[in-house]
Amino acid sequence: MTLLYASTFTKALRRLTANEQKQVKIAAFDLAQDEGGNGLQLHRVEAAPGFWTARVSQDLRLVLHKDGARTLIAYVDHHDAAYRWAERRRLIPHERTGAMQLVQVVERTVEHLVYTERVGEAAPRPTATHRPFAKLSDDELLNVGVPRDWLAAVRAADEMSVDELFDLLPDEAAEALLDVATGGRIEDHVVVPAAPGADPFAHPDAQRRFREVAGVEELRAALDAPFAEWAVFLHPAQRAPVTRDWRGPARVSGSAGTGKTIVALHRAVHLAGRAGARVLLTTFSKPLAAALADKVALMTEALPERRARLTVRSLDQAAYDLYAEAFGQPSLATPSQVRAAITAAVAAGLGEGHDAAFLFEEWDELVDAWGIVDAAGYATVPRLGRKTRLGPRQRERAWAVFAFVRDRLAQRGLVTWAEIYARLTDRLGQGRPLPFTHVVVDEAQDLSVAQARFLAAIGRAGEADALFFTGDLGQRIFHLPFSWAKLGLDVRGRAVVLKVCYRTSHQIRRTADRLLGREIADQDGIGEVRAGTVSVFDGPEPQVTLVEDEAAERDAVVAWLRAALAEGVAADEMALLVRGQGQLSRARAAAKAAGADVPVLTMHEAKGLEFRGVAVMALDEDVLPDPDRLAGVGDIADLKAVQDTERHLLYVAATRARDRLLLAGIRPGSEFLDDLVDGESGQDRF
Ligand SMILES: Nc1ncnc2c1ncn2[C@@H]1O[C@H](COP(=O)(O)OP(=O)(O)OP(=O)(O)O)[C@@H](O)[C@H]1O
Repeated sequence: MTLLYASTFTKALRRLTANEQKQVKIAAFDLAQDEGGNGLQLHRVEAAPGFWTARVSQDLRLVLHKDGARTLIAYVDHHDAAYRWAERRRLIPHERTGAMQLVQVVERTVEHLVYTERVGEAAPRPTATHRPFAKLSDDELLNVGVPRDWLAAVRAADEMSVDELFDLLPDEAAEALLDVATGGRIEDHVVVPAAPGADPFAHPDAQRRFREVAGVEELRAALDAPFAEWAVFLHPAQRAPVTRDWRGPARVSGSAGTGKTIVALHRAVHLAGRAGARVLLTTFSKPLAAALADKVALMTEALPERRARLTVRSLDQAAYDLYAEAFGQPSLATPSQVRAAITAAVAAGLGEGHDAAFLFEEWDELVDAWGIVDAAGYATVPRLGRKTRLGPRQRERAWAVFAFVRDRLAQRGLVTWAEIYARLTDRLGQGRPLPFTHVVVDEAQDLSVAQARFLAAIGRAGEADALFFTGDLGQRIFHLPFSWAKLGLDVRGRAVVLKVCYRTSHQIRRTADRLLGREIADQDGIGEVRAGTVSVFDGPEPQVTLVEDEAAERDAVVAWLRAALAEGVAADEMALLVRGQGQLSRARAAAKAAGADVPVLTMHEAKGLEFRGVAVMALDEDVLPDPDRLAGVGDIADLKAVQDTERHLLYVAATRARDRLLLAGIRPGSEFLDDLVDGESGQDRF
């Protein structure tokens, strides 16, 4: 007998009180030990073949589906609601795709259902009804997993009811239809059918909603974290790159909230299942690494062997530790020490014809990043990513400055981050082994050149699938773009794009997407098509508020915070985000005036995080893009790239919000807001 549980069960579980959840878990453990459920009081649900209820307490019932070989824990609720739920369900393999589905019985048309649920709302229904699926054939609908019973109802559905389909249809069908409703093509969503005779529960679409219980420990771990659906139910597009045997470095990308971090976590845990593996799961900052470590702990609670094979660290921390072990503790040079050295060199008359801003960038992006140690190296290095061409004389003059900087740092015993990576890279080149067989990198769009070179060396030295990256080019906020392939990180043919957004409501995602193009290509020409991304839930439209002064902005944010608090959103489930340190006081003042302990963060700090509600403040004309950053661009040809990273920052900030987003600033406001509001300003639109 096999025991499984469904995502409908874990979702239902988290709606119960803590005490009720405890009782349900005890019943579920009993089932795991006695899969027939013989010890529980079982009652057949007459109207639904195969469905049974099992008594948890006087009032609570588990809904099970039993077919002799398998018991599925499908749902849990109070007595009457549990029966009602079961009476409206069928568990059947889809006739076309072969994936097992829990299909809801069609009782009313979608249109009617939506109407009854929305009748109390102020928004009037449009008079002319547009039915986005009316022309789709049976075959087209069946191919994407729409159950036959639902064909007519789907074709009758109007535009306003599209989001309701998510609650009514299997996910694969709902996602396809949502994309079609927003201009996508149904043929892009055809589900690969199962082989004849295959187990319907083994289909990738079935695995996103049903999970076989491998043991009581695994069940305990899953039920202790019923909020962590991501730990169990992966989308087929997420699962495929996790389990695949890659023949080289692979990269998974996708818009914000499409579960890239989740994929990185699962990939790392998957690799740690191999005997002898030593896996480094890494990202760019310590706080994000700590968040990854928490999630790894949750996923490996019942897998101590895998846990032991997995290390989670920020990339800098991992490199620092490796360096310290190989060469002793480094003394790190700060960027301001480097700037001071460059200024001193210029003051001493070196670097004629170049200004300090240009020289700092050249040092940072090229000389230091590539580990160039002498004039000959600088004369011949390909200036990848640098737009301005330099003649031999100009290079000579610039090198005089860099030689000065190198001497000064060396005299003081200081090393830069890039030097740390460069020495580790050389060491790998000399055949010294690394303590890791695999490295999984999240937020990979923000790798520096030196980091990418180091990782490329790991790729060359290790197994074919030693490297796995997740990231989003649209969220690159720290570095200017450069070619990965030229550094030896070639992900061509192994790049995957995720298209289902789990974090952000349809309305917020659609608004934020206006900041970016339909497709973003990296320096190697690998395109990431962002169009066709769908969100799995609906929410209020984001609000843009431009006002006269800071006081008015504060009032607007206070009102927004109070409204959210009144609706039961906790203070720590929201965040106030600003462009930089200089605007933090504005956000703090708003939090204080609202009397709410709301986290206040810069946009950079918010990277990788998520909140139910986000207010992005101080979106003023002279704040975003940051005028100091633009003024500091040494190479005028880099201006567009720097402007892009500022644009990405707003995209990152806006997409931290789950369902409430306020964008506030002082009139006339950041130029990027125009793109969000009217959706027309030179950028490709969705
Ligand atoms: N298969 C899944 N089932 C349920 N929830 C999921 C799934 N995949 C991701 N999520 C949830 O979606 C949210 C976003 O996921 P994640 O942080 O991995 O996205 P991301 O693509 O890395 O986002 P960003 O680019 O903004 O960092 C998280 O709350 C995560 O738990």
